[in-house]
Amino acid sequence: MTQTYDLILRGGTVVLPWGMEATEVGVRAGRIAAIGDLRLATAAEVIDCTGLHVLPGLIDSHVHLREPGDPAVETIETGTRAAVLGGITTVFDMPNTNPSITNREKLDWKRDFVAGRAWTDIGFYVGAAKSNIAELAALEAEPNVCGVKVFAGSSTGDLLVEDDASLEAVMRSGRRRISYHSEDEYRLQARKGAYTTGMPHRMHAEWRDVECAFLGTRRLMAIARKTGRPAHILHVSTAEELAYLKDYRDVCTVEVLLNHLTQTDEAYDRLGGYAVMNPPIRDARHMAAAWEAVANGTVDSIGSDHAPHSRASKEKPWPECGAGLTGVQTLVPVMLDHVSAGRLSLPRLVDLLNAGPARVFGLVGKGRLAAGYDADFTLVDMKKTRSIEESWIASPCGWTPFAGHRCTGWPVMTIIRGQAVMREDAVLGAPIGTPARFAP
Ligand SMILES: O=C1C[C@@H](C(=O)O)NC(=O)N1
Repeated sequence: MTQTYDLILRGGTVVLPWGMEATEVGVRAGRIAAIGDLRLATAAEVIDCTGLHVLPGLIDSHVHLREPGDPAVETIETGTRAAVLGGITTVFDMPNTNPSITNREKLDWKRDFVAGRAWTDIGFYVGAAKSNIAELAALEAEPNVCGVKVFAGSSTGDLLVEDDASLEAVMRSGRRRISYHSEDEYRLQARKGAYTTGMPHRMHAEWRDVECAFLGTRRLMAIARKTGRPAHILHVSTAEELAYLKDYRDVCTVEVLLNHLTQTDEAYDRLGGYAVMNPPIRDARHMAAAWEAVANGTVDSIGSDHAPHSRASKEKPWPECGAGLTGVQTLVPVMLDHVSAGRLSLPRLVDLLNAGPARVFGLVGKGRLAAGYDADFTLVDMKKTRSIEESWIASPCGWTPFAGHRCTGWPVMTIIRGQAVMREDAVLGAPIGTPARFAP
């Protein structure tokens, strides 16, 4: 009997969990139905993937879509539009909005709000505050909540939980999905007075220094050992933390960022405020350690920490300029360029941008190119060379720290649950993104 599918991806090299294979993928009702030789099958639509690699839909597990907040900078619609243009099929949205997402009412608002506005599927972070610790366990268990975000060091927004007792209470409230911004707030505040307006932007990395990050992470690991609860340490940025965390793999998972893998402190001279983020871009020794950690398995996921700020804010003198860089649209092209340069393999990249975040956060129905999983795909052309231009950036803030960055390897098509939502720079159809689901 002839098998029929809604969609067949034909002629590409498919990145499967066990490696790359020239094979075909059949999709039915939004899910992967078959992988193999489908020449005898029929389909409503066949996409010719000749010359392309077929990747499972890539996940950016660290984005700030800023809604509610400042639509002139970013919205759920524009940020997820940027994501699909950059080959991303699912994003996890951070809670440090204005106001922050810290209770059920605000979470429910956001979950309802994304319908008809999100181009990607979307997981929701809930923010920890000293006032909502008792509610966190219930919020973390919500099926569309990817996790709880804890700012143990202050950054953009009003969320902060910095003392040991509160951090321990937060950690005890969660089962698996608590993520930490790890910088030591006491050291941050103690050193603040030494810096004055108008100092060079590179002072950002001196203020928020290696010890600041290391002390934050050491504090969290001590609490994780004491409580036996796991901690996802976001944007680990120093060689010292990465070496230390190797001995804590039983209680931690680790994220590194695109920027820390790609930019060093020379960026402050070139980009000024457009290089300022928390934790900061550091010198080449730390970048080398981040790559070593990608290679030796210490790293579980890579995120962009897409954090738009207005040009007016970025052009203020340091330290008043906003801290945070756009990245959801450039994550895949820049990482593909790293693949082309031989810094990691395509299957390892897929592990870090698909299987890894799915494993860390307990994402349901995604995280594997296998039968039964959602038919989310990122089609990439590894031969395509193209420069990132600001005119391509969909976020209303309109800038990228990678302007002019030349990439070999580019996402040419984004497919979500069997529907093409981006092809060659064109966003297609309507925003079909739905709340992602997470294991309790
Ligand atoms: O922790 C953060 C927050 C983010 C933002 O702007 O929201 N920007 C950053 O650079 N780091």
